[in-house]
Amino acid sequence: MGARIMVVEDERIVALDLKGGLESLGYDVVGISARGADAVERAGSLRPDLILMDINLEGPMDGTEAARLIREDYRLPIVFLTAYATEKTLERAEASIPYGYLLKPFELRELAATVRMALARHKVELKVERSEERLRLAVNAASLGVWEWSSSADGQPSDGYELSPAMERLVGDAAQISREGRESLLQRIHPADRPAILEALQTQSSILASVRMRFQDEREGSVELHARVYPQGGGDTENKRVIGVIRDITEKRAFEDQLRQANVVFESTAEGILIADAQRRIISVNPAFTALTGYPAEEVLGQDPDKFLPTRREGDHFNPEPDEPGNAYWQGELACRRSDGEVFPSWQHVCVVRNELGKITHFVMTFSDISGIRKAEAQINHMAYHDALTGLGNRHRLDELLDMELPRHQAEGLRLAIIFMDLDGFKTINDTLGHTSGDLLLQVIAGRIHDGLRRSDYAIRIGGDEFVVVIPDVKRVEDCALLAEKLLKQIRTPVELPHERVSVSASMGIAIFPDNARTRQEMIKSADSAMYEAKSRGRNRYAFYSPDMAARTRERMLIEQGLVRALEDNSLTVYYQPVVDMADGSLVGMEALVRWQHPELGLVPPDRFIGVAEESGLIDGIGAWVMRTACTQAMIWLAKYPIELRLAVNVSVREMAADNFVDRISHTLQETGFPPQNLEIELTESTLQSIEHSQGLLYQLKALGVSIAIDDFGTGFSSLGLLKHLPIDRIKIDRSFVRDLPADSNDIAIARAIAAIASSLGLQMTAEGVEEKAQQQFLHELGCQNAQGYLFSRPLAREEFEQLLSGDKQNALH
Ligand SMILES: Nc1nc2c(ncn2[C@@H]2O[C@H](COP(=O)(O)O[C@H]3[C@@H](O)[C@H](n4cnc5c(=O)[nH]c(N)nc54)O[C@@H]3COP(=O)(O)O)[C@@H](O)[C@H]2O)c(=O)[nH]1
Repeated sequence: MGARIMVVEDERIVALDLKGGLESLGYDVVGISARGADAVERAGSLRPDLILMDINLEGPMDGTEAARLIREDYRLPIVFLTAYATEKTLERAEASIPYGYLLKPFELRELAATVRMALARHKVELKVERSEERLRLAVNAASLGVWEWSSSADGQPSDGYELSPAMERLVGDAAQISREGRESLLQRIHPADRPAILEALQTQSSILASVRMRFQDEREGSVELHARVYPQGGGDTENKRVIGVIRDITEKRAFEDQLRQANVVFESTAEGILIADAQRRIISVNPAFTALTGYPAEEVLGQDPDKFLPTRREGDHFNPEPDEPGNAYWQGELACRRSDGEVFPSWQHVCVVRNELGKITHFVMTFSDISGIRKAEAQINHMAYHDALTGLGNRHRLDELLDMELPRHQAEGLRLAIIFMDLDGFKTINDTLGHTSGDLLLQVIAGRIHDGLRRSDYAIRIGGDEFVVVIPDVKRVEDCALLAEKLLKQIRTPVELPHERVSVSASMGIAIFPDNARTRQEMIKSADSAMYEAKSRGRNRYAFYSPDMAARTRERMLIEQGLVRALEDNSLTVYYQPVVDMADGSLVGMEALVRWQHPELGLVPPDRFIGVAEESGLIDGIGAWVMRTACTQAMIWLAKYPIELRLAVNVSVREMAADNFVDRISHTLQETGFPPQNLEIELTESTLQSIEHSQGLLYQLKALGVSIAIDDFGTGFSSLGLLKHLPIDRIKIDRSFVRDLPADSNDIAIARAIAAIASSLGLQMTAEGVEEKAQQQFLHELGCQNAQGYLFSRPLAREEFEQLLSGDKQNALH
C-alpha cells in the first residue's frame, strides 16, 4: 500500500484535485482538512506519513501555526503548498522545519518528486530517531554522562555543550557549564589527574582514562572517561570538537578498594577464615587457617569442615545451624583439632551469605586460637586466689573455700578444722637480714607446710608470716593435734639461706567447725585467738580454741589500742628496783621497770603488755621512752646524791633489731647527760640468739661506754662459745633457779655452774628474785656480787626510790 497522506487545503476544488493527483501517484489520502485547528486534531488521530499543508486556511489558525503545533506534538513531516513566498511567510514556515515548500501552481510531477523526497527523508530520520532513542536508553541505563563541546567555525571556543542527564547530575546542567566555561569543567578534575587529560586532549584523538573529580554536589569521586577529539580549524584544544562519555565509578572504586582491603584482611589476618558453599564444602581458606590448623588449602578444599575440624561426634555440624530461619550469625567457643591431633580452644563466628532470593549460598567461618586467652585467664584466676610469693592460696581463696566448705560440712554433719599459724621471730629475721632473705624463708616454710598436708587439705598464706591450714572432713580432733605437731617440727628445722642458717618456730591456733564457730569469720577469729594463746604460752606450740580465749584476745586488742594512747597521754611510768651489794646490802644500782596505769585495768604489769607491744611494733616507742625517762631521772639522782648508782634498763629483741638502735642509745645519753659507764643494758639470751649480728651490735654498744648484762641467764641456750666471744659484763641468774635455793639440789647445781661460768669468763653476777636470807647467804658464798629481790625491795615508784636515796628508808634494804 502507498504512503498515507493528509491534505490541509481551504479550497475544496483544489483539495479534491490534489487528492486525485496523489491517488494517481499511488498514495492513500487519509484525510482532508480546511481549518488549521481541525488539521492539528486529525493529524493526532490519523497519524499520516506526510501532511501537505496550505498556508492560507479557514479560521484563525493559518497553516504555519498548524504545522508548528503538529511538529511539536506529533513530529510528523509537513510539506507546504502555497502561493505565497514572502519573507515573513517563509520565516514563519521555517519554524516548523518543513520537509518541502512547493509554490502554487505546480506540476503533478513536481508534487510527486517533493512528496517522494519528503517521505524518504522522514523514513531516514525516523530510523535515526529510533537509533538515538535506543542509544539514549542505553546511556541512561548505564548512567553514562555524555558530553560534547565544540568550537565555532572561526576557531573561537563556542562552548556548545550537549550533556546527558547523568552528566548533568555529575557536573551541572549545560546552561551552567556554558556560563562558567569549559575551564570550570576541567577544574573539576583532580589537580593530579588534570595535566594528563589536558595533554591527551592536545595530542590524542582518543582518550580512555580514570580520573578523580569533584562533582557538583562537592562530593569527591572517580569517573571513567572516554573521549574522541575531532580537529576543527586550528590544531589546539580550544578549536576541537570533543565528544566524551563519563561514567561515575566512585562506588565501583570504593567497592574495588573494599575488595582489595578485604583481600588483604583475608590474606593477612591472624584469624583463620574458611568459606564453604551451601553444601558446606570448603571453597576457600586463608593462610591463617593453615597456620592455625596445620591444614594446607589444597588438602581441605572441597571437604566438609565438620569432618575434621571440631572435636565433636560424627554428624555434628561445626556450628549450631546458622542456616535455620532467623539464624544468620553464630558465635561461640568450640574445641578444634589441628592436623597433628592437638586440640585447641577456638572462638568462632559463622555467618551465612544469602543471594537476593534469600537462599544461602555460602558460609563464612572465622576462628581464632584462644588458648592464650584461656591460659591468661587461668593465670589471672590463679593470681586472684594465690599468693604470688609462696604459691599457696591467699585470703580470697580461704574465704571462698570456707564459704563453700562450711555449708557442705554443716549439711553432711562433718567437722572442719583450721590451723592459724604465725611464725615466731620472723619479723626479727626480716628486719635484720632484709626482705630478700625474709621472702626466701617464707617460701621454704610455705613449701614445708604444703608438703606436710594431705591432698585434701589446703595451705593458705593470708599475709606476712601468717598461714592458715584448712582440714576438711576431720574424723578425730586428735588428728589435728598430730598434724600441728608435725608442722611445728618441720617449721623449726633450720633453714639454710644464702648467707646464714636461721630458725623460726610457729605458734598455732586450732578451731573446729562446728564445735568452736559456725561462720567463716568466727572460725578465723577463734583460730587466731588460739594462736595468740599458743604464743603467750611460750611460742613454738599449738593451742586448741576455748571460749575464754576470746576474752583474752579482746584484752590483747584493748591493750594494743590502749598502749598507743598511753604513749601519748603519759600513762606509762617507770619503777625502780634496787640492786644491792651481796656483801653488805648497800645500794649499788637499780633496774628500770615499766608500769602502765590503765584507766580501766588499773596498774598493768609489763608481763601483760610487753609481748603485745613487741608484736605490734609499739615496743620501739615504749623502749625509747623508758630509756630516756630512766636516764633523765637517774641523772637527777646522780647529781643530787653522793652514790655511784648503776642504772639497768631492759631492751627487747625487737628494739635491738632496729637499724638505729645504737644511735638511739647514744642520742639518749647525750640528751640526758647520763654517764655511759653507769648504764647497763639488759638483754636476754634469746635476744642474742635471734640477732645474727648481735656480736657487732654489742661491740658498738660497748664502744659507747655502756655495760651489758645477760638477763634471765640459764633459761636460754647460750653456748659457752657464744658467751666467750661477746663483750658481756654481767650475767643475772634467773629467779626460777633462785626460788628453791638452797634446798633444791638441781638448782644448787645450776647456780654453781652459772657461778663457775661467770668466774671463769671474768663476768659479774647478779641474782634475781632473792626473797629469803638463806638464798642471799648461799649465793653470796657462791661468789655472786649483786642481788635484787623482794628480800631487799620490790620495784619502787620514783618518789619511793627517792626516799630510799635520801636515807629515809635506808634500813629497808637490810
Ligand atoms: N623490754 C622491756 N622489758 C621490761 C621493761 N620493764 C619490765 N620489763 C620486763 O617485764 C618482765 C616483767 O617485769 P616486772 O613485772 O617488772 O617484774 C620484775 C620484778 O618485779 C620481778 N621481781 C624482782 N624481784 C622479785 C622477787 O623477789 N620475786 C618475784 N616474784 N619477782 C621479782 O622480776 C622482774 C624483773 O625481771 P628481770 O627484768 O628479768 O630482771 C620482766 O621480764 C622485765 O624484764 C622495759 O622497760 N622494757
